[in-house]
Amino acid sequence: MVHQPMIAPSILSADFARLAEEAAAVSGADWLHVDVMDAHFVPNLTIGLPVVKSLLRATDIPLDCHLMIEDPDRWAIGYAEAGAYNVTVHAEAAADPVQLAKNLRAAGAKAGLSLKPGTPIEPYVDVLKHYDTLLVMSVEPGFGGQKFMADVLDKARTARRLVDTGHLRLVVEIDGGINADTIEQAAEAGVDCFVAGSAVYDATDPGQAVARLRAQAAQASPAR
Ligand SMILES: O=C(CO)[C@H](O)[C@H](O)COP(=O)(O)O
Ligand SMILES: [Fe+2]
Repeated sequence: MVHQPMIAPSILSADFARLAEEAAAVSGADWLHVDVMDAHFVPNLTIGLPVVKSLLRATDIPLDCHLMIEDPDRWAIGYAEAGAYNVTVHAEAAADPVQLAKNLRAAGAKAGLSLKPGTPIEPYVDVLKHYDTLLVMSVEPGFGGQKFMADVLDKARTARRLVDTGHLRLVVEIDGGINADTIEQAAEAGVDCFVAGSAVYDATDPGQAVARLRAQAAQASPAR
């Protein structure tokens, strides 16, 4: 069976003063990735719930909110209640990730768990049974435009195996440094969904960049 990869452009690399237009420029994308940073969990500050609420009114693309924040047990629920499609929290920041996933799902969102490059997957396998998405970070979270860390692909392969053998049921997503030079190795490792910020929004035609990345990933994805 031909696998249809998903592409999630990250608006971290978009023009924040023109977010509605920047979303429209990638109307063929599967998800729109929104990086929420609090200057505590990561050394950078971006946007929060008010901007996400505005974006929800401005686009029909499902929002994939990546919360790089402290105390997600308290703050993540607001994004789910607002209507974000997928709300991802960091395993390193969540106090009770199982309860948090239950709360996100009860509020109508998909629940995502993200692992920083140095965080192994093995201690989280049971926790991940409660999640719909695993976000494998392929850069240290905090900034766009960083170099892809190929070492994390072993983690993606492990996740793929756990899904293919029926131990987990989730979307394997990768975030950081994904571009025309790196997407194929991530696809070969079994990734389902590819976040791309600078590779999409630094392109002359962001919509075409999405289509090209998807075609490259489809070529390289193992049949499943
Ligand atoms: O979560 C992130 C950084 O913490 C971003 O989603 C990610 O870095 C996307 O940007 P790029 O594709 O340019 O690496
Ligand atoms: Fe992200």
